[in-house]
Amino acid sequence: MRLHPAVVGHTEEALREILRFTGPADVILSRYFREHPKLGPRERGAVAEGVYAVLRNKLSYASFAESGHGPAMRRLALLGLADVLGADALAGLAAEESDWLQRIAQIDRTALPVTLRANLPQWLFDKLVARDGEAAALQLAEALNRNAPLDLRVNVLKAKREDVVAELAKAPIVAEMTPYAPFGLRLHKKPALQNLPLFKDGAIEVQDEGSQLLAQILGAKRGEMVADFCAGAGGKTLALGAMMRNTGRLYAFDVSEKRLAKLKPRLARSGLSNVHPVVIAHENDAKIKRLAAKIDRVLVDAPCSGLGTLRRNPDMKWRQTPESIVELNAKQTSILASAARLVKPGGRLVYATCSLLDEENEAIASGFLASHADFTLVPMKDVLAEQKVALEMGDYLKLYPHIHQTDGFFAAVFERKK
Ligand SMILES: C[S@@+](CC[C@H](N)C(=O)[O-])C[C@H]1O[C@@H](n2cnc3c(N)ncnc32)[C@H](O)[C@@H]1O
Repeated sequence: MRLHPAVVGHTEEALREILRFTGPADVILSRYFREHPKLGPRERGAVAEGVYAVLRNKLSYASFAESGHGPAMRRLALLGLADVLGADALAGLAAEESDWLQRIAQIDRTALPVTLRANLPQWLFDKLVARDGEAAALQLAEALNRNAPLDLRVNVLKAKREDVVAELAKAPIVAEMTPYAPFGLRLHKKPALQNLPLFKDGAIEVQDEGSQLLAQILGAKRGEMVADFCAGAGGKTLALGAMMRNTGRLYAFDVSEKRLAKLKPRLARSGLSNVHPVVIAHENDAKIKRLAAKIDRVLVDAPCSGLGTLRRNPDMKWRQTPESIVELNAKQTSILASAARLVKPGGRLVYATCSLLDEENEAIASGFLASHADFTLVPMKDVLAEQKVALEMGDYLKLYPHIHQTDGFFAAVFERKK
């Protein structure tokens, strides 16, 4: 069925705002939809898909849009919509626009210059090529430009993974077990989950398999004192609380009251009562100092460039710059140093990011070790063996979409000497 002709115009208008990169694309798009309440769900879905296609493929589309007719932003909108929905679904096009789209469809995209195929900003692609070589960098870039599957985590307090698979099948939703995370499920389609009893009762949460693994490697146990230092809306907090079987004490710190507030309804669904959300002013807040050397396990899911999550947030690649990475590095070093003070002798500290860059990952981890003689690195292969996770790693956890089908993640585990 063809889409309403207004979809192209709305995609063009939304892009005009989003491509100014004054804020996150999802926030600007939600605002756009609030300002245009007459757009139906199908049209909204189409506009969103068109916008995200443009964000993913901005460089190659800009080169295609050098030909064509009408405003440049309309050409980008047409390219995005035609790619994800098919040119036949678009209504209200001028004859020359349809002809142009047909000509574009005949381009062999595998023959484009690598930078256009990668669709990454030059500084970022150059960094990845320098580290991984051109072929591997391109594979990574292409995987980052695809849609992510929908992963769920089963809340072990409420259900078993096999039972959830059977329950979802009745919906009918096909789910398979994730290969590495012990409580994960992967869906190939993206059904609405909010109204399923499984979701409302807290038996499932949406969480990428890689994110589940970051919580897993902290190894939190029953009865322990645990801190999630950068808890945000609590994706990992919820996984940690369930690993602790709702015992012990789990602090969820964050500087953002707004993000922590989003944890509340998720906590209510989850059935967890061992979580204590605490808003802090900064990483050296007095509330942190009071807990010095008292915590068994501390997770630092640090603020980062988010470049590992481009499958979901493709605008991040255009919003980050080499300068923003340097600023993040200072923050990451400072947060990790402060969080380390919480750790008991013999306790563990995990530094994690959803970044792909060495500067935010290995460099922060090795800088920490160099300045903290009382901590040692626990090789990731040992941690994964302890947790019975079937992944081959060296010293660090490094997950990639083209290899592990997860978002890009990094983690290092440290132990405080006794
Ligand atoms: C990667 S996000 C956390 C995502 C979250 N752990 C999850 O799994 O959903 C990083 C978080 O760090 C928080 N943050 C930024 N600066 C901080 C600081 N100085 N101390 C603690 N948290 C901070 C941000 O507000 C953000 O929520």
